Amino acid sequence: MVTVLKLGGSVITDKNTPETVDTRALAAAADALMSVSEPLVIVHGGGSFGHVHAAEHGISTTVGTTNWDGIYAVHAAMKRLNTAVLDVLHDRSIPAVPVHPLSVAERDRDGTLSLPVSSIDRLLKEGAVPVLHGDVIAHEEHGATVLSGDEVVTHVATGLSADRIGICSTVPGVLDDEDNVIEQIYSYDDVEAYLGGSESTDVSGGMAGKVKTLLSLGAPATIFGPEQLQPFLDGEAVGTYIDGSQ
Ligand SMILES: Nc1ncnc2c1ncn2[C@@H]1O[C@H](COP(=O)(O)OP(=O)(O)OP(=O)(O)O)[C@@H](O)[C@H]1O
Ligand SMILES: C=C(C)CCOP(=O)(O)O
Repeated sequence: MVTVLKLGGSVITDKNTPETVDTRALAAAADALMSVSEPLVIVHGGGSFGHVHAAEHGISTTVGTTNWDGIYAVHAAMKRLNTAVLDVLHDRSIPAVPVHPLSVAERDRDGTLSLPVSSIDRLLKEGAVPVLHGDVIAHEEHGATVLSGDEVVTHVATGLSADRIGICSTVPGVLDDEDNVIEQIYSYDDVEAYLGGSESTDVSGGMAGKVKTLLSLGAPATIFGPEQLQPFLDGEAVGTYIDGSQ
């Protein structure tokens, strides 16, 4: 019973202040994770770390660069956030280990992602909690482009045949035009009118990018807010259920 969980950058950082961890929100999420005894992969987003540097250097999920100083600036920021997450997990004796996508993932000329999961699978079997993150990765003939945490979730979840996939963002789910949580999404067209980017600097498309990525997953996933993290981990149905495989 493998769970892949994304902690949104909008949850664990103050997305309006560059390179600022939301220590209270991160601690609350880590407290909830202490209850997990089954195999767990954590992925975190960029928040005020990766997105700010990626925007500064003009890098997005589709627009690449060969400015390796800029690429390193984005990756280094993501590693600083990753270390902050790992420290908080280790404070709670959660056996977290970092896995950096830049070291293993790539996109081909058409943008197709390859992200091998055998080392993640082995870490899980040995009892560790791999902690991946959105990153910059090599992209054939484009230098490097941004890999969103949502793409990491879909690829790792597919590769590991994960049983549960959760995306904890700052909102309680995907909202309609009256701010009600949409309970189920099966097609992008049905909800496109409600979807926007992020309110803060974000190079991976905010909620619109998230829904599009999750619909391509081929398995159900759930988007929910920080208050629903514990209920999600307890197996309850929360937030917005997204399934593009229907
Ligand atoms: N219909 C919608 N429902 C909910 N949120 C929406 C909607 N349209 C746009 N948004 C925005 O999308 C944001 C969530 O996307 P965002 O990419 O910021 O989340 P995240 O994955 O938690 O953060 P990060 O990308 O840094 O990891 C919300 O905070 C909100 O501002
Ligand atoms: C901006 C970078 C490097 C990571 C983006 O990941 P996301 O916050 O999950 O979209």
